[in-house]
Amino acid sequence: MDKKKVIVVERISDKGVEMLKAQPDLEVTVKFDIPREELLKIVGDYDAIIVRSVTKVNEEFYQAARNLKVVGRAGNGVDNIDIEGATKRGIIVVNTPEANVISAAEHTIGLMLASCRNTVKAQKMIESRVWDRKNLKGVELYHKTLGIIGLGRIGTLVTKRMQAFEMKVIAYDPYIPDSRFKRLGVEKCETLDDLLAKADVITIHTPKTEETINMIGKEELKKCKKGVRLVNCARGGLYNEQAVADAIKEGQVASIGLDVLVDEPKPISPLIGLEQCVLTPHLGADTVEAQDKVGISIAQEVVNVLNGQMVPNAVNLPALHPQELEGMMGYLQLGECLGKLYYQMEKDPVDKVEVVYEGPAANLETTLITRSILKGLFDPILKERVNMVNAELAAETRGVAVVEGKMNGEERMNRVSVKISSGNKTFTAAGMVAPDETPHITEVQGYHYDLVPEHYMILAKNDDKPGMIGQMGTLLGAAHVNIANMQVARKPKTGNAMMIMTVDSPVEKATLQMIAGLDGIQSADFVTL
Ligand SMILES: NC(=O)c1ccc[n+]([C@@H]2O[C@H](COP(=O)([O-])OP(=O)(O)OC[C@H]3O[C@@H](n4cnc5c(N)ncnc54)[C@H](O)[C@@H]3O)[C@@H](O)[C@H]2O)c1
Ligand SMILES: O=C(O)CC[C@@H](O)C(=O)O
Repeated sequence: MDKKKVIVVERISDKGVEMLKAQPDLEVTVKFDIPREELLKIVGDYDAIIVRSVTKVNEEFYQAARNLKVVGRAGNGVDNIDIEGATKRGIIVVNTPEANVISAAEHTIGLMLASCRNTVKAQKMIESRVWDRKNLKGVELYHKTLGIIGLGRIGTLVTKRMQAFEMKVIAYDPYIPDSRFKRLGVEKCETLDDLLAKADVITIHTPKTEETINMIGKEELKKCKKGVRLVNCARGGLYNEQAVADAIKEGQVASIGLDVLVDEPKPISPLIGLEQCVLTPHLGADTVEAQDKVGISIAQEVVNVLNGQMVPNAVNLPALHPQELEGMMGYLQLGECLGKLYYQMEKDPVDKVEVVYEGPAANLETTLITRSILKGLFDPILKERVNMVNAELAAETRGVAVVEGKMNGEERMNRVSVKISSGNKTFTAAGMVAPDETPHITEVQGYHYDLVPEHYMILAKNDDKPGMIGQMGTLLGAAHVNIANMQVARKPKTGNAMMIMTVDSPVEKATLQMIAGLDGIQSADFVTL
C-alpha cells in the first residue's frame, strides 16, 4: 500500500516529529520557511500538512492541495485557516486547543506585570548605563479591577491567577452562562461599555472574528478610565493599533502589553517604538512544556485522521470528549452501514432521510451518528469525496432533507432507525450497538434480524417457500463463495422473505444474475459495507 504523505511546514517539537516518523505507513517531510510559491507547487503531493499560525491555508492553497485530507494546526487559534473551504472539500481541520493555554495565560500575566512596572524601559536604561528610578514608577495590581473580554479557556486561567493577586475580576462574554461567572467569582458585565467604564486593566481573550476585529477602537478607548492599561495575548487587531497608539500619546492609555500584532510575521505597527508598549513576537505558546504537548498532540491527531479514526479536536466536526468518543465508535460504524445499504439496493434519488434514536442511543452526540449515516448513504455514489466533515453539506447541496428524532427513556431498547424516502417510496433499516460496541443490523425493509454486518453481504428477497436456502447455497458453492453467516426473516402474511448472507469474498455480477434468476428469488443485491 502507498504510504500517506505528511509535510510539517512550521516548527513543532522534536517529540511531535519523532512520533510522526515512527509511523511505518507515513512518509514525513519536515521543511520550514518554504516560500509560498514553492509550497503551492509541492503541497499537491501531500495527504496532510501541519502548520502553526503563519501559513495561510486559504482558497488558493486548497486549489493547489489536491490530495489534502487533513490540516493539523499545531496550536489553538485557526484564524489562518479557511474552515469553510476545508469543510466543502471534506478536509478535516484539527488543532490542539488545550495544549498551550497555560503558557498563554502565564504570558498574559507576564505582559501585564512588565507593562505595569516599566520593565522593558528599565532594562533599556540600564543597558545604556543609566540608573534613573524617578521615571520608572509603576502601579500595583492589588485591589485593582481587571476586565477580561472573553471568559473562555485562557480568560478563565488568567482570572484564577489574578484573583490570587487579589484583583477584582469582571468580565464581558455574552456567550457563556451566568453559572460560569458565579463559579469563578467574576462579576458579569452585561455590556462591553460596562467593562470599559470599570476596569483598571483590560485583557482580551476572544478569537479573531468579524465581531472582535477592532473591538476596542477610538470610541471604546474614550469610554475607559484615564490611564487604563491594556494587554493582548490573543490575536493582533482585536485592539485597533492606531487608536491605541493615539490614546497612549494622549495619556488616555498608560501602557499596553502585546504578544500579537496585525501584521505578523513582518510587523509594521504604530505601537512599535512607544516606551509604554511591551512587545513580544507571538511567544504565548512558546514554552518547552506547551510545545511538547502541542507537538505530540497534533502528530497523534493527524495520524488518527489518516487512519480513519475520529478525533476529539476536529474543528469542523462537533466537539467530543475522548470518553464520549469511545462510546460512539460502534454507532458510527452502524450508521455508516445503514446508510450504505440504500444506493446498493435502490436506484431512486433520495429526498429525505429521517433518523430516530431510541433508548441509550438518544443520549449520545447523535448529530455525529447522523453524519455517519449520510456518509454511508453517499459513499456508493461519491466515494472518497464524502466524509464525516462534508456529509451534511453533501445532503444539503443535493436537496436531501435530514430530520432527527429522539425517544429517550431507560426502558426503551437501544435502536437507531433510518427511513430514506424517494417520492412516495421508502426504504427502512435499523440497528443497535451491543455493550462490547459491536454494531448489529436489526431490520432491513421491515424484515427483522440480529446480524453483525461484514464487509461483503448478499441481500436476497424471495418467496417464503421450501428450498430457497438450499438453492442459494448450491449456487454460491459452485461459484466458490463461502457463506460466513446467514439469516432469513419473513413477513408471514405476505408470503415474502428476505435472506441476508455475509460472505467471505466479493460476488461477481454473473453469479448475482444467476441468483436473481433462481425460481422464487424476487431480487438479489450484493453490498459492500
Ligand atoms: N498568544 C498566543 O500564543 C496564544 C496561544 C493560545 C491561544 N491564543 C489565542 O487566545 C485567544 C483565546 O483562546 P481560548 O483558548 O481561551 O479560546 P476559547 O474559545 O476558550 O475562549 C474564547 C472566548 O471568547 C468569547 N467570545 C467570542 N466572541 C466574543 C465577543 N464578541 N465578546 C466577548 N467574548 C467573546 C467566547 O464566548 C469564549 O468564551 C484566541 O484568540 C487564541 O487564538 C493565543
Ligand atoms: O505558536 C503558534 O503557532 C501560535 C500559538 C497561538 O497563537 C495559538 O493560537 O495556539
